[in-house]
Amino acid sequence: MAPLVEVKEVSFKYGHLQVLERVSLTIEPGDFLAIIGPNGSGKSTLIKIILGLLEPTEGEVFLFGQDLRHFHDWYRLGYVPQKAAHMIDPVFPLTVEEAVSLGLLSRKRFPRLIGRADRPAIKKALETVEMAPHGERRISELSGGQQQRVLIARAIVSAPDILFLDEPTAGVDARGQDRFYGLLNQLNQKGLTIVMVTHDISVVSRFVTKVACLNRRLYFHGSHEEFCSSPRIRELIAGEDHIIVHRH
Ligand SMILES: Nc1ncnc2c1ncn2[C@@H]1O[C@H](COP(=O)(O)OP(=O)(O)OP(=O)(O)O)[C@@H](O)[C@H]1O
Repeated sequence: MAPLVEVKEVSFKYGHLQVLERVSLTIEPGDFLAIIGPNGSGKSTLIKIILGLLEPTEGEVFLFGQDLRHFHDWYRLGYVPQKAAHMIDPVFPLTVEEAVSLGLLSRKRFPRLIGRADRPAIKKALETVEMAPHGERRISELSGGQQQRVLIARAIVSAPDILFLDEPTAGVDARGQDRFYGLLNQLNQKGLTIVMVTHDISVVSRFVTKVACLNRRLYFHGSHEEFCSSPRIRELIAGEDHIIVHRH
């Protein structure tokens, strides 16, 4: 099967700051890919380039075989941005259902109205993340873990082919994290391709099928087994010159 995403020799600069250098990466159907790397290594930038939010300085990106510059089917890519849960405004009275319905806008043409016909998709997304009983609650009243599951529902309500998550468990307690990763694992088992930026190496060992180590350049991209057995990776984890371990 053709790759869902092909990143070819992509470089990116913010002004004079070189953030990515000739990164090439493919994402295949069914992958659960972890992108790991230290602070400021370009992980979020790479995801934003794939999502068309930033334009590469050099190189090309293909989505579902199509050049990103001509791609329009954005509903096929779900995205949970970094620190999204922290952006939930405790004053703005958005309910869980309303928050999830916003994820349908990318499928709609003008005028972008959410109507009765959208209710089944919203209900299904909330059931998937086990938040259906909380549909009418204000999102600001929920725990960090519950909010994060609502953000997943918002990202999957348009039935995307790939889900991108940027540091999804920041601010979620250990129990919430286990449940959250269990949910991602279930979604991946059902065929959803997942790309997750994380510094949590324990997650890498439990759930993911592929690993990419980024620090401006791509140091490693391979299967989870190759990642675990690679002497180079063991050296990098053990050594002073950490390319993997991430500190906040
Ligand atoms: N809008 C911006 N303008 C200028 N520099 C930026 C901007 N956004 C990010 N950077 C810089 O680009 C580099 C890469 O940032 P990026 O957010 O992609 O890294 P990251 O690996 O996701 O980091 P973290 O793990 O800390 O979130 C960093 O040095 C960052 O300071």
